[in-house]
Amino acid sequence: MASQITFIGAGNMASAIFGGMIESGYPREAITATSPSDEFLAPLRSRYGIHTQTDNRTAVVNADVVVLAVKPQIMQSVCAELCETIQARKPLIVSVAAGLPAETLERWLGGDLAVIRCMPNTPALVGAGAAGLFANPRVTTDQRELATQLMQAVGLAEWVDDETQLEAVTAIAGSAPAYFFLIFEALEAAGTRLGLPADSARRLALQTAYGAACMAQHSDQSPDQLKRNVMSPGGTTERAIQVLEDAGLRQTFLDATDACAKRAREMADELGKR
Ligand SMILES: NC(=O)C1=CN([C@@H]2O[C@H](COP(=O)(O)OP(=O)(O)OC[C@H]3O[C@@H](n4cnc5c(N)ncnc54)[C@H](O)[C@@H]3O)[C@@H](O)[C@H]2O)C=CC1
Ligand SMILES: O=C(O)[C@@H]1CCC=N1
Repeated sequence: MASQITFIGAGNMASAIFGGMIESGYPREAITATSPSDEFLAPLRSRYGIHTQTDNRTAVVNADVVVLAVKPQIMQSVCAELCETIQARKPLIVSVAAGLPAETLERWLGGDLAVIRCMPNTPALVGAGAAGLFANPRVTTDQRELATQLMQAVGLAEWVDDETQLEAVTAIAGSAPAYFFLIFEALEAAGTRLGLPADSARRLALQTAYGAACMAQHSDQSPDQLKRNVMSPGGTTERAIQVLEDAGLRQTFLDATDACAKRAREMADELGKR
C-alpha cells in the first residue's frame, strides 16, 4: 500500500511536488495537503482529487511522511502546533524549507525524529524537477529509498553527504528556474524589439531553451563544445557571445549564486538559533 503523505502548506512548491507525483501515477487518495484557508484548498481538491485539511494536526495523525512546505519564517510555529501529534506517530519528516537545518527542525518537533531536508524546484510540476536531499542519522535505508522514489517521480534526486551542500543546490537548482525564466523574458523582449510578434518571440525563445537543455543532456559533448558548434568563425553567434562575455555574464552568475547561498546561510543563522 502506498505511504500516506501529508503536505503541510499547499503552495507553489508543495503543489508542484504532489501534482508531479500524481502525474507519475502516485495514488491521489494517499495524499493530503493543508492550508489555513479552505478557499485556497477547494481548487486543489477539484484539480488534483487529493484530501485537504485546514487543521494541520488532524492531517498528520495517520501520515507515514509529513512534508513541511510552509515558508521558513512560520515553520517554528507550525512545528510547535504539530509537535505532540508527530511525537505520537514519529513519521518521516521531509522539509523543503530553504535555509532551515535538519537539527533545528528535529528540535522544534520534539527530537528523536528521522528528518530529510530536501531542496527541490518548481519544474517538479512537469516531472522535470531537480532536487538535493540530505538525511539526518535517524533516517533508515527504507525511508531514504522512499524519499528517493518520491522525488524521482518528479525529476532528478541527488543526495548530499554534507548538509551545507544544500546551499549550493539552492543556488543552482532550487532558485535557478527563476534565472532561466528571467532569460526567457529577456529573449522574448529582444525578439519583439527586433520585429517579431510577442507570441512568436516567446515560442521561439522557449523552444530554443528546451532544445538546448535536451541537447546538452543527451550529448557526449561538453556545453563549451556545444556552444562552439553554434559559433561559426566570423559569424553571428560569435558576436553575441562576445557581448555576453564582455558584459561579465559568467561573473554575474557567480555573484548571483554566491548571494543565493549566502542568503540560505543567513536564513539558517536567523531561524536556527530560535
Ligand atoms: N517556490 C519555490 O520555487 C521553492 C520553495 N521552496 C520552499 O518551499 C516552502 C514553501 O514555499 P512556496 O511554496 O514557494 O510558498 P507558498 O507561499 O506558495 O506556499 C506556502 C503555503 O503555506 C500555506 N500556509 C501558510 N500558513 C500555514 C499554516 N499555518 N499551516 C499550513 N499551511 C500554511 C499557505 O496557504 C501557502 O499555500 C518554503 O519553505 C520555501 O523555502 C523550496 C524550493 C523551491
Ligand atoms: O526563494 C526562496 O527562498 C525559495 C527557496 C528556493 C526557491 N525559492
